[in-house]
Amino acid sequence: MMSESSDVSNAVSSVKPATSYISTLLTEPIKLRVGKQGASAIEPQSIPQFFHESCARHAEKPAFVYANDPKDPNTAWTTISYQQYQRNVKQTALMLLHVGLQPRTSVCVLAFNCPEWFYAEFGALCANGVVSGIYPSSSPESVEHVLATSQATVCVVDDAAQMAKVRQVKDNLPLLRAVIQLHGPFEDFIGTEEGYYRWEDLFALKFDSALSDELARRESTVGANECAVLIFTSGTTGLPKAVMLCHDSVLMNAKIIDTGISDIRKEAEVTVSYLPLNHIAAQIFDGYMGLDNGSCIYFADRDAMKGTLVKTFLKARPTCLFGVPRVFEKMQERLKQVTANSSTFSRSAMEWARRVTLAYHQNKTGHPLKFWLASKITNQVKVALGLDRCRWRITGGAPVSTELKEFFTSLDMPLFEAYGLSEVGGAAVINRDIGNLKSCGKAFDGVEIKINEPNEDGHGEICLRSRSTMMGYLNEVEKTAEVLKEDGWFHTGDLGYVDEDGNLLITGRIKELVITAGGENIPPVHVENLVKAELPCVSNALLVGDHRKYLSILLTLKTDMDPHTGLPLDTLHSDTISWLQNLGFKYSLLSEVLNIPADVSALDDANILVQPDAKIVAEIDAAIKRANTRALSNAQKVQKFALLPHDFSIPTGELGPTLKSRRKVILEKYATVIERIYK
Ligand SMILES: Nc1ncnc2c1ncn2[C@@H]1O[C@H](COP(=O)(O)OP(=O)(O)OP(=O)(O)O)[C@@H](O)[C@H]1O
Repeated sequence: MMSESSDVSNAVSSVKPATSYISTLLTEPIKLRVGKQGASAIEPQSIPQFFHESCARHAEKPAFVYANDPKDPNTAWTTISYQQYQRNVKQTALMLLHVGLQPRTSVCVLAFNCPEWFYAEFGALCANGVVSGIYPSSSPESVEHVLATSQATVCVVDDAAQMAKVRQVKDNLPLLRAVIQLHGPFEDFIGTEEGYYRWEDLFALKFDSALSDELARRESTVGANECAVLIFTSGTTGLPKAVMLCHDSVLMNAKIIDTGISDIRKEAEVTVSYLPLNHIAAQIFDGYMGLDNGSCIYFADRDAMKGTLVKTFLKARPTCLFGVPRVFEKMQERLKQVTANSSTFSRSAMEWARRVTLAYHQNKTGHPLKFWLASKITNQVKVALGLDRCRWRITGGAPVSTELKEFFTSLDMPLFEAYGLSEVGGAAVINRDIGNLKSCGKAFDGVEIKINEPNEDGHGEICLRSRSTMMGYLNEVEKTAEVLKEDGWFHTGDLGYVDEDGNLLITGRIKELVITAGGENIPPVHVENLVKAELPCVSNALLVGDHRKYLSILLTLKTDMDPHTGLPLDTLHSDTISWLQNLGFKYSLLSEVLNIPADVSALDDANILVQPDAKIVAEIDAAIKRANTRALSNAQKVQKFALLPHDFSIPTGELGPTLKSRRKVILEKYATVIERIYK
């Protein structure tokens, strides 16, 4: 619990005088909620101070390992020490000043994870700038929205494709002085036309002492209570808003997690950076916890989220890992597929090992010898995934099913579930009790939980308060006031309750609740998971029923994915093929199953009429009926379903960049399909 807060303005040199705990301006510092004991009593620091201290502490240790050609992991790999990291950040800070970075404006980074992402981030922060990531999958319009909102004076882009997006909108952005491209090939205008640069050209420049003095002067003016990082929400529930996190809140979050996961080993952890770095979880886990602990970060290649991640795991053999649930779900799908294709003996051995391991972890009563024998089998899975050294795995950022946690526990790779949001600076709650798969655990030291207006069962809106809560939404006074007050309680929009042991359980999201015509509030994820559990051929399920008399569900069948474009393919996934084989069908293409033209994902013909065989329809109906027997109430029973013409994906718009379903987008896109259901 947090002790009484106090205003520490002026108490420490890097904390600037402030009058409020809330701000929506890049130029306005806030009061810090410094407590008197525990984590919230840690002395405030600016990120540059923390960065230099961390690099000095771990100077000789490896900070980064990366493939020399980011597009080809088969090229040679380079290792960078913390000392070199610090030197590279200084050079980048000078580069940013040279090309025109203005104080209290942003450097936006539109790139896949790479060392330069961090050089740009910490360089910008040392030069008294603000940093903001842009999802590489963004359209030119979204790129413009982020550059304009964040008041960017510099933008760092990955390659020619990202450069083209910025060039298309640059004339609308009078503040934007420089666009720097990291990787070739380069168009002719780069390096010749004003404001366009190659990273390597700038990085090779020698700057004079006057610029170094300017950098030192800028750095001395950085306030720990001023905005450092802007996180744009992914827009699952509306237009992206820019969450403002001050230096102190970012560092606090990394430190409370470090303390909460007590067995992090200093200078001995290895991890893989692959989740988009403009997401708060990747920022905290790769960037800030990495620095705090002197960890070694391997960079995954740009196709990581499309299936190449395991290759990087096999190279890095990470000792710790953070993944959104979808990442673990993909691993689970692959493992189930390998097991299904193995001999009867191997399958039985694996099933036995998983049963023994799960019982051992859950009841803590299993037989140690049996567990040891089982570990010989589960270890083969870990080795195949490159996770044999991995001591802890955290998942969060989206709802996690109990089944997923149980699956990984049974393979002796328990997942710690974390809960948090961009607005609270990262994670607020974690569950380290692997015997309890239902909750997402207890608040980190320094974080308070309150359930607002609880009903008779104690269920209500989850509110959080801590020193790492955001300053506000940039330039959005009203939207900030809707969720955050001077008393510090942030209204998350999530629903849940705290059980008698102090564990938080999340039951849904207010904005995502399906409210039927009868007025029942249905948390969709729970219902969707029940249906998915009955249908191994289903990749995604989305509940429909707002203002309707009954619930229905949209389903996509599992198909393969194009590893280069991320588009769903027409070829069926082996789970779907086996499921269909059990029904007597020998299909290998989705278009055959649905009786539609091939390649609808490319045509993106969302409303095409699908006509699967009556036997398939009957089988899905039966599965939904089975799922309904486990529904929490009659109102939560699904009556009808529709198969969609292709799986959800990032490029076709149904998934956000962290693979979370964009409900509003999906409901709009498939409006005709939904109307057909309720006709
Ligand atoms: N362990 C968890 N269980 C259930 N839901 C979770 C968990 N962790 C995070 N979430 C969900 O993710 C949300 C926060 O996600 P994040 O801050 O990444 O927002 P976003 O997806 O970028 O933006 P948007 O608000 O547009 O969805 C939470 O409000 C909650 O609904």
